[in-house]
Amino acid sequence: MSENGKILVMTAVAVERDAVLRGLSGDDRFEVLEAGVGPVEAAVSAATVLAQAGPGAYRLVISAGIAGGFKERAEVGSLVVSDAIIAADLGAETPEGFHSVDKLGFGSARIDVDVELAGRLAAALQAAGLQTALGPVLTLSTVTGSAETAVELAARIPGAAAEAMEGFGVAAAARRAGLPVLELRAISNPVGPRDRSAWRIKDALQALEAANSVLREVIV
Ligand SMILES: O=C(O)c1cccc(C(=O)CC[C@H]2O[C@@H](n3cnc4c(=O)[nH]cnc43)[C@H](O)[C@@H]2O)c1
Repeated sequence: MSENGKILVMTAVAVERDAVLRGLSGDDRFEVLEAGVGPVEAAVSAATVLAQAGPGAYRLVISAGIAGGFKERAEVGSLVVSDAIIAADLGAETPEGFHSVDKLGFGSARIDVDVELAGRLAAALQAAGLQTALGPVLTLSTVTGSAETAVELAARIPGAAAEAMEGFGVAAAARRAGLPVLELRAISNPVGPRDRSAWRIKDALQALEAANSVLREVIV
């Protein structure tokens, strides 16, 4: 990764942006913006910022925020660093089950991340005492709301650690700009039956803040 240019961090909502900013403690190598909820808002926001800034303004793009964690992969309050970003509902339902765009022959639902940085960040978070998984982070337009869907996703995407709604959009914009990407998520709820009252948003935002204070040490 080049040492020139800033690191663009995109969150969905303002409270996530503020948690990231607290963790970064005014580090001016980072720019943190609120992109909106869902892959479309995230992609449009990130692509607009990158296009308006022009080549060389940024060197890395990060999608950050809270997320659902898959059973036995990421507990509430823990962190997930992506080793791949997967658009898990981009495809078609068929009598044989879900077919991704890869299988349909229309591109790929997977965007690779900067694996060296992802590994280094996950190791640094663990070394700082923060429970962290390294694995695929899924992007869905619809939050999973049943145990059946959670099981189907986990079976279809081996190692799936978390699901959120923006990563693939941010990653697609970064890829278009020729920039590496990473996704960093703090787990607010288990992926599965919907129980909004059980979401631990405050705990997840605290974990997100702590993770970003480690992130700034990891980025050289
Ligand atoms: O209500 C609040 O106080 C609040 C504070 C921060 C964020 C929110 C959101 O609802 C943001 C939506 C955001 O959360 C991600 N997310 C969280 N859990 C899941 C999940 O299980 N499946 C998919 N996405 C999830 C998602 O990226 C949304 O952007 C509310």
